Amino acid sequence: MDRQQAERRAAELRELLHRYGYEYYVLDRPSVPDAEYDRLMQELMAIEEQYPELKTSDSPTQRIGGPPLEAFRKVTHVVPMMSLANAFGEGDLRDFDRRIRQEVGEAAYVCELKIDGLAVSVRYEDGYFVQGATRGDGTTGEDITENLKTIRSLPLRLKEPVSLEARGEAFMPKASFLRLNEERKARGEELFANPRNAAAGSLRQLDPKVAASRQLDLFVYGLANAEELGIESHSEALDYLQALGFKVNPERRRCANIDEVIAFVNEWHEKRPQLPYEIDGIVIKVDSFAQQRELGTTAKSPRWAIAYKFPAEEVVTTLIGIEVNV
Ligand SMILES: NC(=O)c1cc2c(=O)c3cc(F)ccc3oc2nc1N
Repeated sequence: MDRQQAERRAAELRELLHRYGYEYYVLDRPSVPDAEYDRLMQELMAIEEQYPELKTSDSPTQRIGGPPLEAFRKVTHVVPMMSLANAFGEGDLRDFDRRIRQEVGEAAYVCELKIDGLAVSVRYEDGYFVQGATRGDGTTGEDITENLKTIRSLPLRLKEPVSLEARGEAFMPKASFLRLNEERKARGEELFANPRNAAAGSLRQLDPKVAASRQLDLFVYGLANAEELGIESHSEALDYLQALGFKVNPERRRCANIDEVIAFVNEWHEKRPQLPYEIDGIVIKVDSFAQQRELGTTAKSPRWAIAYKFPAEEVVTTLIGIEVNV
């Protein structure tokens, strides 16, 4: 194959692999068998091997992970990554709602499952993924771009050529966590205590091939520059992120009042064990960005959101014959 044919075929393969990867990892509805995906990936890797200049920044071959880094660079968050204030009971939620209504009047909320993983920020320029970072201290995080590229549900290129910064939670599904601990137990290695630690440990590896082997996933839950894009509410922002190709948690619900919020909290406290990933509560956000602006933030938390934490149950989980009290 000459260079021109290689260039054309590489572009074709990228399109196919982007589409198949999106169907499989974001929609959870693959249209081709894994073997077909792997065959196309091998073909693209061979072309990039022969013509390295054909490797683009959004090439799906980066899902496999590049060479290990010496260290993580630091990243400054232009929009700080704050942390959520907590609520531990229905009373706290009603207090939150009362304060909101006193300050901005009637307010609709968006409820989301609180994914128990690692908060990350992902930045795109003209639709291409350019940088990803951990929360760090909220202002300065670690550049984990190469590791995040290995998360199959993170789009390397958006469906629109937009520049944005999205926030999300990287996590390890329960099944991946159990399999990883089985492998580590078989190798006599120390086990991870829970999926959150396993996800954080995987993303803090300097060798992206380790992250690539850990089957991590990512739900995106916010836009840092939503108002610049003319979006007026959080629910619109989530729909927009989904339309761009991000994986947004489907279990979100817009609630007209705090009673509906409390119903959502109780519903998911019951249904939590059925989820294929761990959650440690529910995040409640005022939906209107205008009201969010009015409410503002404290030094470390937004005043327009709160995290309801499920009570830590005394659960005895038998992990492959090991009694673990969490
Ligand atoms: N773990 C989560 O599933 C989750 C976490 C956060 C945050 O940490 C968070 C922090 C802020 F300062 C503002 C909004 C947020 O929204 C969030 N939404 C979520 N769904």
